[in-house]
Amino acid sequence: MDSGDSEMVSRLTVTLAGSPVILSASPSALVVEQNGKLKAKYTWWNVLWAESYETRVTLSLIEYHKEASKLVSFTATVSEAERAAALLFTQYVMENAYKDTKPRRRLRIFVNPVGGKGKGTSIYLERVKPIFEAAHCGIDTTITERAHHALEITRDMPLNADCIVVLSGDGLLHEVINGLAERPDAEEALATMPLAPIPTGSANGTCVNLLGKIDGFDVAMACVNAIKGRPMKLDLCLVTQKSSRTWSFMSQAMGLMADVDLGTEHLRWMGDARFMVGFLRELWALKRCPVTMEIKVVAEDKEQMVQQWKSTRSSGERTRATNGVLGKPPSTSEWVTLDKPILYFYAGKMPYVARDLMQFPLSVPGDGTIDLAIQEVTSRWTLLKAIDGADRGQQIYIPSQRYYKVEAYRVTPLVDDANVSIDGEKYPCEPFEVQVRKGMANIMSPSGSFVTDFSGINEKWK
Ligand SMILES: Nc1ncnc2c1ncn2[C@@H]1O[C@H](COP(=O)(O)OP(=O)(O)OP(=O)(O)O)[C@@H](O)[C@H]1O
Repeated sequence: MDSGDSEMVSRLTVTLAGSPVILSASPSALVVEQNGKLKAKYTWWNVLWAESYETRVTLSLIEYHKEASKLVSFTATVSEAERAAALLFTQYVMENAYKDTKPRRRLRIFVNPVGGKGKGTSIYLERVKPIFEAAHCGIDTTITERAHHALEITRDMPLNADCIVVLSGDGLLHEVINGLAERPDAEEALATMPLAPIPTGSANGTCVNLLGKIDGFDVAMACVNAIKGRPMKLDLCLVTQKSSRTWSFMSQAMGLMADVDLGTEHLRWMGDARFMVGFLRELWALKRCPVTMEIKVVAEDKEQMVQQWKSTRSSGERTRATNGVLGKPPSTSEWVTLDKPILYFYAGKMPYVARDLMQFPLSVPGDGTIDLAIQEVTSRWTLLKAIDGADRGQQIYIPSQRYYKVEAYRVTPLVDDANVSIDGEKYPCEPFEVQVRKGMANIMSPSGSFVTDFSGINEKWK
């Protein structure tokens, strides 16, 4: 035994590939040293498993890389005399690795084989499943066979998992949420089955919001979120059309931005580069968005909203739903009709809609309002100039872009063939009304908040 008492061993010498290696538990990480040199350091978040059996010690860890983190598992040995110490050491490692959560989550997994570049199945088999197995999670997996397959299953399945893992872009998440919301026990299903997305789609907007711009496409880090993340409240938007009700967790759009998304589905093979191609094409066309809109406004002064956002962030108001922006509970406002010609409207519940577009920088989880950006008719040059900084939410400062917090809005299309995008999925071009329902769903999150680098400073649109 290198140190510690009978209850806790925080340092252990093992033999790995014939050489002695020292494993030690620091307050923030598991440290690996060899020949007096630091070999590796794994934050506790990235430690998946530690166990000892007789003289063998097995560790499974996620090695963080900016490009793509990866699973590392190894088995080392200890001497007979160190067996008891090895057991205590691995127990101590597990206590640190799972401080706020229970290990061995039961995961109900859905894989979209056609999302994004169409690599969902191989990513699942080669990268995701080994990580869940290394963390000793229970897994029950469906590779979807068609659109709406996941919706049909989630509508009826038993609620016996700790988390629903979705390998796809945002489209399959939309299906799963709608499946849960259609159940007779929808409230319980949405409250007790948090979602955990793994990025194998094109935009992967939800993952970018949960893990940030750098790690948002990192499959291994998204797996760790499924294994250890904590549920964070999400508002849902109820979208009512004459023929149907749909639940939207992320966004609704018409006009230029809907055309960028829905008009580039045949370019899925490009990954998220497809959105830039679509944007340049729509910029060239610069069509007006044929709608009339009515909104119920909660806040509309950009500067005040930015200040409110800053104070919400700094007060650490995180996993709990907040009381509405500017301290006002919603449901007091009147309907206001918007009459200026517009290029698009984009409404949403999360800051990023893609890695290079933080459309709703002022969005905070569970605030009970919808962020609504309305781009009035403007020049191609203005929109082109807005590309630089759009990944940091800077486009909200374009003077002709209105930004509202609303509790509800109504849209009446003036044509019958325009794109209506709900969570990136195509819906009928019919009038619709959107209302927000606070904190109805849950999503796993490492931090309890959206991860963004919005500065709250207007860098160029004075
Ligand atoms: N097996 C399947 N065959 C055909 N379509 C499917 C299947 N499974 C799911 N779908 C549909 O695939 C569509 C696209 O899914 P997804 O959102 O995962 O990918 P994406 O659009 O490339 O990514 P993103 O939404 O991040 O841009 C969804 O409409 C979903 O309903």
